[in-house]
Amino acid sequence: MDNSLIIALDFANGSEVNRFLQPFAGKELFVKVGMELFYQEGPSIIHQIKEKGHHIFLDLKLHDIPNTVKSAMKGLARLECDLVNVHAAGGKEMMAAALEGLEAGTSSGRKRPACIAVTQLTSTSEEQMKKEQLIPVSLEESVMNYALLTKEAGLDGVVCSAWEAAYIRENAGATFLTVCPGIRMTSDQVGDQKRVATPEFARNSGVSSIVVGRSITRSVDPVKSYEKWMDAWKGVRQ
Ligand SMILES: O=C(O)c1cc(=O)[nH]c(=O)n1[C@@H]1O[C@H](COP(=O)(O)O)[C@@H](O)[C@H]1O
Repeated sequence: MDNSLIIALDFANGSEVNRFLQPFAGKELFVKVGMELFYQEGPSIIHQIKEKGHHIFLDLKLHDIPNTVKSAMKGLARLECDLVNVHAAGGKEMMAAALEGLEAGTSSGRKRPACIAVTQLTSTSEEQMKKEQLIPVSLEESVMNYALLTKEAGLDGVVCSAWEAAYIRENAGATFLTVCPGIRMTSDQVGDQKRVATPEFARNSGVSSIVVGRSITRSVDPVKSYEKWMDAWKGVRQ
């Protein structure tokens, strides 16, 4: 899972996904299924994508009382995705419960899906965090606080912006995953994202994996665009 470029399949339905994936036939991709797609298509979309041989990050950002999250994760584990997530704001007890659920739902002999926690969404600015969430510390400190809670709960890593990844790596260790959305080429539209960074910056910051959505999925030639993104992301790693 390390060093992956994860494509966010933010599509309205399975037909749009099939249309997008068709030209990638024969390639092994790492894709993300989020709430837009999963709420429409349900578990069958996961089976369909797995049949095509792709790895899946099931991004449902669970955030509820520990018992509910535990039971939900038990069910989600049966879908045999590679990666799932929760909101760190749900607390340490909830995160530990998520892990328990995943372990309980993973069939014997199989590896449980990796589980990461969203710290501060990449669409949140420091100003907004202070004003709306009433968190008086810097955004970086808030993200670090969530990252350490996530680690203490036993999870595998966090979702954060590339700007916080190096600090997290330093404090939580190199094996703790930093999965970073909000990645843009300098020529791309930023849209609703606030904490954006280029793939080169992400790579140089030691980010584990990047998540790229609209820059690839809404481009005129998604395969060409994906290859351009892979070059930018892998560049100096090879
Ligand atoms: O958990 C996520 O994947 C996520 C967390 C976060 O803080 N920010 C964020 O953008 N995401 C997801 O990452 C993807 C980013 O898509 P683009 O902005 O189109 O590249 C979307 O599917 C978001 O749901």
